[in-house]
Amino acid sequence: MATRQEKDSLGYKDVPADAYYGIQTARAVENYPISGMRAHATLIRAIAMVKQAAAEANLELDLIDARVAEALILAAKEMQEGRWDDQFVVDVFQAGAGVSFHINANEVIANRAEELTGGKLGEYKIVHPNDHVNYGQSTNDVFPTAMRLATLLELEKLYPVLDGLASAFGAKGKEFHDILKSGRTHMQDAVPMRLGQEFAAYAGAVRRAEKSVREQSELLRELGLGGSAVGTGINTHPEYREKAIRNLARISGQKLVVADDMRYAMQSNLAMASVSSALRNLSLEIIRISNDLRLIASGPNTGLAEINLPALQPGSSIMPGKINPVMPELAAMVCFQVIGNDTAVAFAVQAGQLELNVMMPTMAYSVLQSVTILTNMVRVFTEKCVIGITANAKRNEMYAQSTVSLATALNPYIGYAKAAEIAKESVATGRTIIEIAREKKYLSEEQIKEILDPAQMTEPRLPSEAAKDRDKIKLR
Ligand SMILES: O=C(O)C[C@H](O)C(=O)O
Repeated sequence: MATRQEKDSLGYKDVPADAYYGIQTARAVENYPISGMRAHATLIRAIAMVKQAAAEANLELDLIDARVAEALILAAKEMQEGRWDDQFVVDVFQAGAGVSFHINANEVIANRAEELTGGKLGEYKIVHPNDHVNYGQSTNDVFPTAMRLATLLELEKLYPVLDGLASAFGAKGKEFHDILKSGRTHMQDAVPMRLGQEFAAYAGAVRRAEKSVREQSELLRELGLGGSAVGTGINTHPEYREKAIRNLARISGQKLVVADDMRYAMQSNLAMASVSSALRNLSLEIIRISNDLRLIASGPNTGLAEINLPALQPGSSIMPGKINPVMPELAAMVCFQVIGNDTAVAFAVQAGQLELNVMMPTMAYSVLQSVTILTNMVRVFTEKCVIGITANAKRNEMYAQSTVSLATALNPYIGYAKAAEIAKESVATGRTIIEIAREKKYLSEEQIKEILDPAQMTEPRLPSEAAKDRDKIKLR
């Protein structure tokens, strides 16, 4: 492999001749051969936006040469388009507050700008990674800014798919309105309800969890860009931070504000912990719902078999004709990963010391991965599973008619004790509640039909005349 030699404060080192990154990135590649995973594309896009915003602010303030600034801006724009993604070669697991990722960005922009201004890769005669690309900046302010912006940008992809999932559950709620089933609590027969009510509630849970992610992500908009080292703003123009963040808001299309306390913006990663925990809570809800789907779709012959999930692939390598609930299984596993990521984020967030939290690379990796895998999973889960769910009306009807808790509807008329006797007899004999209630003759046939109609039990109702005047009922 052809190489060029570069020099930094530690000495000389060979770098691949055609690399846009430089010597410090090459050192980091050797130091961190950990996972083989590279920076998230949205983090690259975000840091490129930060570099463009900074170069524009420094140009407006007449702090860097216009020719250099224009080349930096062009290189940063190319980076936002993904043109230099393959030059981000440092492992996601790296030490030191994201310095290596930051320097990787600085070196690529410097080399590309050097090329654009007529120089050669690795020369740094016209554009220098530290003196120009990093003018008035530090990893202390650039990395947290890029991480927060990347998270906001990536979340923009999650919201529409969550809306899609909630709408799909809402549509099933309407479609299944007329299907009566047995409710279950403690995994035992409970009173009848509508299958549509179950699905409408799933829609509500997804909507609330999404709202919470949106609310918790608001803290990400408060940025410390311009704080340079330690939040002091050393080596920056007094007007730089306002200009840089205004530029960044314009470039990214996000609402962003200058943090009113630069020290807070650097010490604390409450914003990352907040959004990560909201993603965990969303995951808890998706796991719960996907488990319910697996349960009520169990069967076809030996399970509950209330609903059918679309058949996506043969389920078994040995058992012919078996179809498995692959989408809910996938959904649960993705959510387990998000919960694990949140645990890593929690450890990283509490590990800040004094002026800085050096554990940011793991926060960025974990939160961005969580958002990406949730987005991709929710999309396929909705499209390939939820939208295609069908109901087994007869099976549900049978459960609605046979649940022992039908007896609950008798309470206001004959009292809990007598209703319990009927329920016990039904369990012991296998006969239905309605049959035994008829036999007991506490109520007229007309009353029994009305009171034990499962459809009447799914909403609150005004007490009937008979219920209001229990003396009219003959209790033996
Ligand atoms: O890279 C920098 O600008 C600063 C670094 O993160 C440090 O605080 O040592």
